[in-house]
Amino acid sequence: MPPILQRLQQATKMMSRRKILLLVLGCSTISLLIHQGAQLSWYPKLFPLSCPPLRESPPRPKHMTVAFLKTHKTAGTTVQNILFRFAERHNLTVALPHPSCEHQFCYPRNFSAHFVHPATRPPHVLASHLRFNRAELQRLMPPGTVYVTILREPAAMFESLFSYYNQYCPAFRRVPNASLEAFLRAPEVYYRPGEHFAMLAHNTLAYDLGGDNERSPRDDAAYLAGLIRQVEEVFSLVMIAEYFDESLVLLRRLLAWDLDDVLYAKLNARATSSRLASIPAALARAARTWNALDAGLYDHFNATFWRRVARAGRACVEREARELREARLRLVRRCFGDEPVLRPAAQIRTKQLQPWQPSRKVDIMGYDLPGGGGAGPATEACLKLAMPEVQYSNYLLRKQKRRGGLRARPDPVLDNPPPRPIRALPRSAQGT
Ligand SMILES: Nc1ncnc2c1ncn2[C@@H]1O[C@H](COP(=O)(O)OS(=O)(=O)O)[C@@H](OP(=O)(O)O)[C@H]1O
Repeated sequence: MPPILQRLQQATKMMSRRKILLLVLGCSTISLLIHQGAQLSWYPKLFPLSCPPLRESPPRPKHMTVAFLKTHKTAGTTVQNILFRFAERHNLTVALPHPSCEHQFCYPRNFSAHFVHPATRPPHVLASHLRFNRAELQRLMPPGTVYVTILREPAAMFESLFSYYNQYCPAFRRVPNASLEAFLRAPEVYYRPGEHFAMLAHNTLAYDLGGDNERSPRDDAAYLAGLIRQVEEVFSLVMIAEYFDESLVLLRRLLAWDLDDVLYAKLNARATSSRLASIPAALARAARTWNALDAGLYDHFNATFWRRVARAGRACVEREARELREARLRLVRRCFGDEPVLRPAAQIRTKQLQPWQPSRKVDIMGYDLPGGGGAGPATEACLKLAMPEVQYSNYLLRKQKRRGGLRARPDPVLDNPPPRPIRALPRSAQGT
């Protein structure tokens, strides 16, 4: 063979050996990356695959002052219950409404520090319904208080509002056959701005956050942008009801709480027979159009929520959310039996666990203690886990009044008392 050809053959052999070597090297690198992803992530800052350490050294103490803006029909009662139980375990004071405000801080009026029962001041925790008023809350809560709130997808939220407040909200009561579809086909036929409880039928999230629920982002985009800015200035975390467990992971990391501190039982859920199995796409679109301000708020804060999850490490948040789900299931089973079932109020023997029912047309579900429960710290903890808002608020107020030595004194009279709030309506006034 001519020397030139021999050299060519050798070169080809070398090439293929090099190729094989390169191929082997490439494969091992990829396999190493897959197996050691956490250590070898290409974007460790943006997408860390392992949880960044929560326990700083020295460990950050648990944050003890929290104001939770409890928006309507957004899983707020479940969050409130987590906060109430945390407050009790850590001997903290919970701000509670004056009795003439019932269980809400005189909603729908703008919040005022005067609505807070004196036996519950100065508070560490606040978690009852109110219409946000920044100046008054800052007057009440200690400096350094962390503000959090929760939003829910507007179509699902509106379906829940429409069903729950059907007998209270005049705009809903006017609709023939209590038809959500009929309302959303022509809301202006039934809705009167400014009338009693109108805010529960139009952009309720915007109203609860202190905004003007009659503005439309279509006519006035700057208004929505301004409202978003105000919310971002005050609230350290806006949770999202659809991602409840992920929200709680972010909450507990923000507050340096343990995972055990955010275990919960789902509260205030409607029975499946009282809800639409699914919301048809056209109805969901109509609900979002009618509540365009809420839709704008939700879309914005849903996007910022996921950016925050990415910053914390998506895999880490998902792993903690999984741990939370497992731990909460164990707790719920320990408390309410191996097959814990949500029951309608009529089937709950423990009176303290019977949830308030808005009307005979809607069933709000709750838990019961097996065998009606006995005495003891475990039963007490289980009782609190499933205790509805009304009973828990009453219980905490009694306890805090006792602690302040106020048992004998009558409640002070509130100047300019508010109209009767929703949950104070007598049974007979509720529709059939
Ligand atoms: N953990 C969790 N995750 C997701 N969704 C949850 C959760 N807990 C409560 N819920 C649902 O929230 C609705 C009740 O909301 P609220 O407690 O805020 O209502 S209220 O305004 O205090 O009456 C109510 O929604 P509807 O059942 O659609 O009415 C509950 O089912």
